[in-house]
Amino acid sequence: MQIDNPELAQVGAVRDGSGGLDVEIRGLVKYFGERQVLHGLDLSIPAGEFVAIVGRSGCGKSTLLRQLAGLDSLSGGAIGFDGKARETFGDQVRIMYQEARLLPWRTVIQNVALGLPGSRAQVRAQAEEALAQVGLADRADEWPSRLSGGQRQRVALARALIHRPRLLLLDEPLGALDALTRIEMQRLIEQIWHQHAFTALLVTHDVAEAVALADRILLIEEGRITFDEPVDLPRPREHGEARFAALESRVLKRLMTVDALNPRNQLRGRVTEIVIGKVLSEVLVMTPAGVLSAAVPTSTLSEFPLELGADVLAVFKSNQVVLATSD
Ligand SMILES: Nc1ncnc2c1ncn2[C@@H]1O[C@H](COP(=O)(O)OP(=O)(O)OP(=O)(O)O)[C@@H](O)[C@H]1O
Repeated sequence: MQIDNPELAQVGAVRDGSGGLDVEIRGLVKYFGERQVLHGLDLSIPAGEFVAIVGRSGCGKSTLLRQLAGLDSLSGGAIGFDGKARETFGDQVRIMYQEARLLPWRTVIQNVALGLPGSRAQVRAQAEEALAQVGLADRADEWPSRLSGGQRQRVALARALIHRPRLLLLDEPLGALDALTRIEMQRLIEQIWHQHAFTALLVTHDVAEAVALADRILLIEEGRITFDEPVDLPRPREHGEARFAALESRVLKRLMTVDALNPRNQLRGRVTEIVIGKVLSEVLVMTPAGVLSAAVPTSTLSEFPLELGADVLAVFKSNQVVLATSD
């Protein structure tokens, strides 16, 4: 790994991956009822590596993370950490989601300290330290509802860090943030990963985010890894840089190939209305199944303008579908 930033290089000099868990996955199979989601997935991640996983909606990314976190049973195959059974590592594996999942009736610091053993003073000191690491030391006694989306995610990160995870699983943690906050959070995650030297596994739909953060990018298609590419670029990485853009475009092309197209969780339609908001805009799409309302970051709309009447493909998260009767 090459580190150009002197601040990161300094920390990098003392990190040797010993803080991270070595992950070994062999022949992982997962069925939900009759439906097979993971098809004998094999993956080795050396301790301390930062791996990004991309793939079409519904290809099994979150399922893989849940298996690693021990939140779901395996239907077949094995997962080992440092050559031992996954179960022995408990709190050393933490997961962070797109939503911060904070308890609204507890203050920021109480959320961070949740479940931490020790005396009140010890726990408070540890939680304060974790909050300082994510730049929120001065918000400790506030309610989560007073924080912005980005700040809530910082709290969620502090809550994970306080347990000194050796494997941090990141399930699209920045997916709901605006573009600038997202880049700030990417830098924070990268910096903290350097300091703590944990192994990181990031699921993202944003290929640029994968290129910015990962040592290695994996593509999952239909429950298997079909693309595994090292990211050999100095850190911190600049989005506009030629090699960055070339890799981003290669991964995107791979992702867009017909083979990779997943017929599920997609609806073709036509844009009928665009309501521009400050951070999020609403795009209404007429599809054969009815009108679909999509919340799109306004920054994305300025980068990739959409016009009324444009033909689009609406792709949605497989585990966030809400069905309601038409009346
Ligand atoms: N608890 C569950 N019960 C039944 N099916 C499930 C369950 N969880 C996930 N699935 C199905 O497994 C498949 C993979 O889901 P998963 O959430 O892993 O996809 P993903 O790649 O993370 O998608 P997305 O990018 O939309 O989050 C989907 O078809 C989904 O509907």
